[in-house]
Amino acid sequence: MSEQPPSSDLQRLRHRIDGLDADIVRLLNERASVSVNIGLAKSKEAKTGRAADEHIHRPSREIQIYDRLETLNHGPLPTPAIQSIFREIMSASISLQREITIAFLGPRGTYTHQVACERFGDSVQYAAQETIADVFDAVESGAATYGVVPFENSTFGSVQATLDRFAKSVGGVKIRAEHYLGVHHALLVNSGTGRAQVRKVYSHPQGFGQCQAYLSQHLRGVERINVSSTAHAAELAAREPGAAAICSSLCASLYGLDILAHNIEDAKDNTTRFFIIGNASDNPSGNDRTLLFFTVDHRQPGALCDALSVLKKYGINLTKIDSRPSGQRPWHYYFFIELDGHVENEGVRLALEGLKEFCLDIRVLGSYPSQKPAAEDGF
Ligand SMILES: O=C(O)C(=O)C[C@]1(C(=O)O)C=C[C@@H](O)C=C1
Repeated sequence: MSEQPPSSDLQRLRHRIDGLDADIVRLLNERASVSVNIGLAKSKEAKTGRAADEHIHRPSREIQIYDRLETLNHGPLPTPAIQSIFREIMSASISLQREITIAFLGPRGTYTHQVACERFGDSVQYAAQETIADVFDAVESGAATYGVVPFENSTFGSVQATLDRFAKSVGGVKIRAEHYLGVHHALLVNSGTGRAQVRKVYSHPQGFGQCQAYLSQHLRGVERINVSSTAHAAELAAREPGAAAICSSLCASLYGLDILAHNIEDAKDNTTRFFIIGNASDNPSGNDRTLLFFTVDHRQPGALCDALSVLKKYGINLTKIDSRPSGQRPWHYYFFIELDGHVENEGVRLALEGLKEFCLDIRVLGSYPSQKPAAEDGF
């Protein structure tokens, strides 16, 4: 590099960029040192060694930071660009505080994997799991610090494996954050395979459920095989001539497949909501939701209605209700409800106390900052 003073405009501008880069690196390291001290302060505050792990990722604090960036930013960089740069800054910041591992429904290329990367960036460890239950197991056993699981889809509804595993979770897995992802499916095949040659299609039940119109129009009568994830579907299809997979288009390069059709989902605004799980929920952010499940005495007429009326009494808004067979005996159900507020909010706490009176069993699965997409206020 020449040490001579810059002569042309281009050289002068590059010289200026070099100076700014030096400032950015210095400031990034200054920020990283503060973050290391935050990590030390958290460990000091934590009662047990385990609790220190649980509080490294702070969704409520991250929301404050992202919101503040939006206010601070006056361009020309668009706010989403600034926010994704900060995603990586916070990822590196987290990994300086402690090495953390994120378990996700694998293999690589699932929508859950995309959410894990969007959420935690490049500086943390990832551990692909074969099933949703394995993600829970990894978090419960401490093999992973946090886990990412799909919860519900805007077209096909709740992910049953996630609800069922939540109900079985005795180890106290708690939801820390929610994350919405727009989901666009592709039909992937081995090179040279046309639609007429497709003999079987692999996907996750949610993948099939979200692409029913395409399947009945273009692949009527073709065998459908449910597998544990959409990326596993791609893995399997890649081994078999005449097989196809419904999965993310990202799987084409990951598993050496061709894309036969893009955007085959029934609804163009098809969206899946995911949960980040850990061993504890975060503190209230001021705009939170809580998920819980309970059972009532079905022999009692109006038992569910009585239970829900407690929430009305305390002015608690319900945002979702679902039920699953409890597995304890036939026709006995777990009711899952999601409501506005955090378990540490006084109103929610009192409402849950009241609700207990009408339930045989009740378990809070966690409170988390609401990230409902702004454009979808009507749902
Ligand atoms: O504020 C904290 O608790 C931090 O750990 C710092 C920090 C950051 O880099 O700003 C890092 C990770 C958290 O998820 C949120 C914020």
